[in-house]
Amino acid sequence: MAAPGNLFILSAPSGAGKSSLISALLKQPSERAMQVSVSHTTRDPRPGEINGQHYHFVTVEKFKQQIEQKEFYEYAEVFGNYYGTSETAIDAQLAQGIDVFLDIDWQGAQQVRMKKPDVTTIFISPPSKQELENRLTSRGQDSEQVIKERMAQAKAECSHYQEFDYIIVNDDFDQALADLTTIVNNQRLKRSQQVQNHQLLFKELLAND
Ligand SMILES: Nc1ncnc2c1ncn2[C@@H]1O[C@H](COP(=O)(O)OP(=O)(O)OP(=O)(O)O)[C@@H](O)[C@H]1O
Ligand SMILES: Nc1nc2c(ncn2[C@@H]2O[C@H](COP(=O)(O)O)[C@@H](O)[C@H]2O)c(=O)[nH]1
Repeated sequence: MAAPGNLFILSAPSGAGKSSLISALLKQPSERAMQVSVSHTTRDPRPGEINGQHYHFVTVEKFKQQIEQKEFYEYAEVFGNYYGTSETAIDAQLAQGIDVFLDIDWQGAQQVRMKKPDVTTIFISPPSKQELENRLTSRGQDSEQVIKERMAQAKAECSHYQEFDYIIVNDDFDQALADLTTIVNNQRLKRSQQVQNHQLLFKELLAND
């Protein structure tokens, strides 16, 4: 039986480039299937965002019901809205051997670490505060007020960088993508994974002739 999928978390201040990096990674050829988790959120969709693809957009009432029914692997309040990861969706993907990527904040990362200590956690850092602000502005999807709030929150997110297994500074995008690919491949090459993926090989190598 093949090994279950690996779980990866990418956290960063808003605008550092998590979604861009995950989206580029998923377009690369890979020997294992990879999927990004689609979170539930109570925030309004941005122009061009599609329900079920970028997020599952739900009301606060529905989200609170889902919390009560323990549907979330983790959830948090970020920038005044709720965001959460569905437990059943993640479990099903991992059981199928799919590598799953969570684009979540530091609060969610802490909750997942408690439940799944073998999760690989990656902090994506912007190259500077100024560049972070430039990216939020040039993305063109948030008002000046929202960008101000996100810049104010960036320090809180960055203050948790030491809790992560890896740090990628997303300055040159291609280099950051190469770094992310290296981390994913490292995880796949761990002994525990390789032994499960190559059971027949090791049986043959150790068999008496
Ligand atoms: N290395 C880079 N150099 C220049 N621009 C970048 C780089 N990486 C990402 N960007 C741009 O920065 C903007 C923010 O990126 P992205 O939306 O991926 O950030 P995010 O961390 O996922 O944000 P959020 O947490 O708000 O979802 C986008 O316009 C993206 O194209
Ligand atoms: N704890 C969680 N955080 C999440 C989840 N989905 C997204 N996020 C984080 O929220 C902010 C803002 O996202 P945006 O799409 O409104 O720009 C960002 O830091 C995401 O990482 C989640 O399911 N749980």
